[in-house]
Amino acid sequence: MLDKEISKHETSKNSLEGSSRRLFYLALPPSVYPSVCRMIRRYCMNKSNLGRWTRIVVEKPFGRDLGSAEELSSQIGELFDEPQIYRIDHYLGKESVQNLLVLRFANRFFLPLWNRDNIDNVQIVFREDFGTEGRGGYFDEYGIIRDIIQNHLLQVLCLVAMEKPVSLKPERIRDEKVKVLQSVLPIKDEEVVLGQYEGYRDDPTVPDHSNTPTFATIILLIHNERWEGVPFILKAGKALYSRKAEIRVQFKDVPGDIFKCKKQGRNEFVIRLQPSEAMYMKLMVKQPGLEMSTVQSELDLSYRQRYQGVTIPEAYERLILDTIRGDQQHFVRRDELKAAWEIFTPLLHRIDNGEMKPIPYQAGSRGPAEADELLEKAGYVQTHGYIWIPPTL
Ligand SMILES: NC(=O)C1=CN([C@@H]2O[C@H](COP(=O)(O)OP(=O)(O)OC[C@H]3O[C@@H](n4cnc5c(N)ncnc54)[C@H](OP(=O)(O)O)[C@@H]3O)[C@@H](O)[C@H]2O)C=CC1
Ligand SMILES: O=C1O[C@H](COP(=O)(O)O)[C@@H](O)[C@H](O)[C@H]1O
Repeated sequence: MLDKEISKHETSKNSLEGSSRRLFYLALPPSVYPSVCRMIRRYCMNKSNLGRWTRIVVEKPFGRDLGSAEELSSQIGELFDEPQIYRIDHYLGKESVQNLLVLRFANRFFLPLWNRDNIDNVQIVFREDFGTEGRGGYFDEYGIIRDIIQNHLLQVLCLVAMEKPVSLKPERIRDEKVKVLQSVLPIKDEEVVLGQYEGYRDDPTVPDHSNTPTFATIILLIHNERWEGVPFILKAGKALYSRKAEIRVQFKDVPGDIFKCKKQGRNEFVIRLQPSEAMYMKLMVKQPGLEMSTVQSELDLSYRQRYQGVTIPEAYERLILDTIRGDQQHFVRRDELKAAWEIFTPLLHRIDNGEMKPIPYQAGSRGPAEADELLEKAGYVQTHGYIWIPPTL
């Protein structure tokens, strides 16, 4: 039936039979992926030998843990070859995320600094100023780690931490991402803070005794030559005091502090993914004036100001175009997905079994105070007294 309709549409467009391209976007619950894929395979494939194609796009969640994700991958893998499968993660379509490769590998500035000798810690942060709002039932089955951290933030981590790929070919980039994921050490319970906002369980679709975290701070350590000992702090939460997603790279103190300016704060390189794309370097300068004193200032690239009149495409807009072009660079490969689940599955099972409990936090707050304490323990030094004066457009 569907095949007939598609064929009808194709012929109405004057295409030669079998000469069109078929893209199926599965915006469906993952439980039906295998049966839907089987039906596509059986009845709706492009029968052409004219070099045209059939592709499928699958949305997260790709499983709930390592076992279920692997089962899903095998079921779909029996029906479609890897080059036909596009596992979408919309963070990989964001402008500032796509810019990471260029920033890191097309600039001499960063090359010598991007390592454990200079960087003290890295934060990758996502927060929303609204709760689950009508999606409580869905969200409660997954929680913030499966919803945001295991996919979106981990993908960003890969791009921040990976080695330079030998080329820009999708497979070469994805090879490097997999290496990072495979180098992540097992997560320690004491390096995790979970939270649940007060009022979350008032949603009638959320069970009264839900143990699902709506907030998490998790420290990951990458066991390789570049990153050993550098905490990658992944923070995500719902119903917090503002909406933002950013990467904050904090550098070590300058050795031999002749200006005695250490207390004013460390150098930081911040890439704000949203809202309003920007990147800025917090750095020390001489306080303008007669005294030889220091003040923290910034080198600032605010996209809205720098690229006036330029429309930044939506993440999905780019990614769907990539599926049509057949470019898998910004999609998750099967082994990448497996390695991502390997990192989080033991922790997720401990939470699912009730062995780890979320700490309640007030909606509209910063989340549990324990998360900021963990950050400090990990070595993050908060800047006090830095004032940013927004440029005028
Ligand atoms: N181009 C632009 O648009 C620029 C904008 N700015 C703006 O200037 C302001 C200051 O910038 P910046 O110093 O980089 O960022 P912030 O002062 O917002 O945050 C700096 C760090 O301190 C943490 N933090 C904030 N409050 C607390 C707290 N009470 N306890 C513990 N940790 C805390 C933040 O954590 P968390 O991430 O969890 O909040 C973050 O890691 C921001 O609003 C920023 O957006 C600055 C430069 C350029
Ligand atoms: O995948 C998801 O992302 C959104 C946030 O996306 P953003 O592009 O606005 O940052 C989040 O609200 C949702 O819970 C999650 O499933």
